[in-house]
Amino acid sequence: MLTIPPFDQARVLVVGDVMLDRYWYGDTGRISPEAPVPVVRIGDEERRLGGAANVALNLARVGAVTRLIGVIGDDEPGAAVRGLLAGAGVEPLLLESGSHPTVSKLRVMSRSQQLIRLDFEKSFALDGAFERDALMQRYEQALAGTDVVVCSDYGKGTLADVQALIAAARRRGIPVLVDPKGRDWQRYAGASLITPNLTEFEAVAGAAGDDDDALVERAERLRVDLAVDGLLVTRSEKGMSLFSAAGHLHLPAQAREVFDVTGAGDTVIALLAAGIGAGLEVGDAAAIANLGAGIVVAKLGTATASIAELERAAHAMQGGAVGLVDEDSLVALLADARAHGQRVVMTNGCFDLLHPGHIAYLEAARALGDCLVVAVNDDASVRRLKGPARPLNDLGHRMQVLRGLAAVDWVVPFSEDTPERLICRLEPDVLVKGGDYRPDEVAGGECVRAAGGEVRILDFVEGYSTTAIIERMNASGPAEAD
Ligand SMILES: Nc1ncnc2c1ncn2[C@@H]1O[C@H](COP(=O)(O)OP(=O)(O)OP(=O)(O)O)[C@@H](O)[C@H]1O
Ligand SMILES: O=P(O)(O)OC[C@@H](O)[C@H]1O[C@@H](O)[C@@H](O)[C@@H](O)[C@@H]1O
Repeated sequence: MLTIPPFDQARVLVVGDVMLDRYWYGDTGRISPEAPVPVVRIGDEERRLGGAANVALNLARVGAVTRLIGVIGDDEPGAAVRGLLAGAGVEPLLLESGSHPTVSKLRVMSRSQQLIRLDFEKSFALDGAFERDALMQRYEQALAGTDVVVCSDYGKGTLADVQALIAAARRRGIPVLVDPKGRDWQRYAGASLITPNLTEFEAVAGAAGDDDDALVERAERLRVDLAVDGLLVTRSEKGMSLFSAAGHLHLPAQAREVFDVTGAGDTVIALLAAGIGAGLEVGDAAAIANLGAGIVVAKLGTATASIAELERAAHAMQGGAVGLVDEDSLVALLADARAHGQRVVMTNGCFDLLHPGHIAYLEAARALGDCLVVAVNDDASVRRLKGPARPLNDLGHRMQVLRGLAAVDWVVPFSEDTPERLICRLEPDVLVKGGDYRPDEVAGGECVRAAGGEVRILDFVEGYSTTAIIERMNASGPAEAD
């Protein structure tokens, strides 16, 4: 049974290539008259932490005590990195270089696609003995309060002395996880665990193709050559494989939908470190990292997985139904969603026989925010509202069907005639009802407005009704048995 531990026990030091990811978003309505290229009219701009800073962000998101050593320039992107780290709760132990700029990547996005990426960087060698010594000094001081070190190598120059960093931590008995770059992996010899993706692994160990035996054999040889305890090879849609002295373990991919795999490797090493720092066996930490990767690949750009998302994913992996929650769990899940800037939408109903009108309505509701809670009348409450012949489908059945819809995030039952008490407890940002209500008539609406939220009435799509379906079924007589 995989449970998500309290990661706040883990004190993780990330050292590596810090970056700023910038995104410019805009519509593309035409091709340039000057050259066959799309013209993007930029509307929004966004900045996110990238590279080693994204690893740190992923750690902080699950509550690990996180510090980050890296190099930024004395420039505006560097200041943006500092600001984002402060907001994320990462302690920055950054060196500021006068001689090279903060590594930054600008992605021009249109209709959720990257059109081009512009890199602002100079590969650098840490400037002479002074910067190298300063980094080492800062690192050695930080090791005192560290359970796990992560070396996030993007080959930009911060980890020029990675061998010395690994040795210093291992001398103190601190495990070191490395996300490697390039082909010279002797630099990482003596690390505890290396986490290449398959392409990086094959470039060093030789191609294994689809032959899993060849993969195992090459991984084992490399593990011994480098004197590392483990190798975790991430294999995109094939999940990941862990090789250690105890044997090998294959974890299939957990993604429900894949949108953008950028930064999934950062999430993997972050959750692996958080798990090991919290005292998990490496296999369990890898299983949680695999769940986290499945969560972030469904999001745009670099992203993080929260504890609540990991718990849901673990629950689903173990055969539990995703999205079906009790009230207390939902309160915690919504607090987490809000803490991360999500706008919570809620609606309610019986949803006895689902039809296209329901689907259009739920999709329109979901589009008003970032996540949708559907509160469902329990069976006794439906009988009181609609008579003893209803519901046709019991509560469990109705909730299962709803939770399978892409628009629906959480389904929760209620037993009263109206969901007022539940709505007042959950205080959604947007309360949605369908049909011919006035906003001031909607049960629970007052609580929502008093808490700063809004009540929205959506039109029903004409031509669909559960009652009409039941009448048609009755008119057509008893069904033949299959
Ligand atoms: N197409 C996919 N389908 C399902 N899961 C995926 C997919 N791509 C990635 N993942 C998940 O993300 C993990 C890491 O992905 P990948 O092997 O591509 O790492 P990576 O190349 O280091 O990522 P990046 O460099 O973009 O940070 C995989 O082990 C898997 O769990
Ligand atoms: O190594 P190169 O391509 O120069 O830079 C790294 C990028 O490809 C991206 O990598 C991802 O994993 C993330 O770390 C993301 O933040 C970063 O921008």
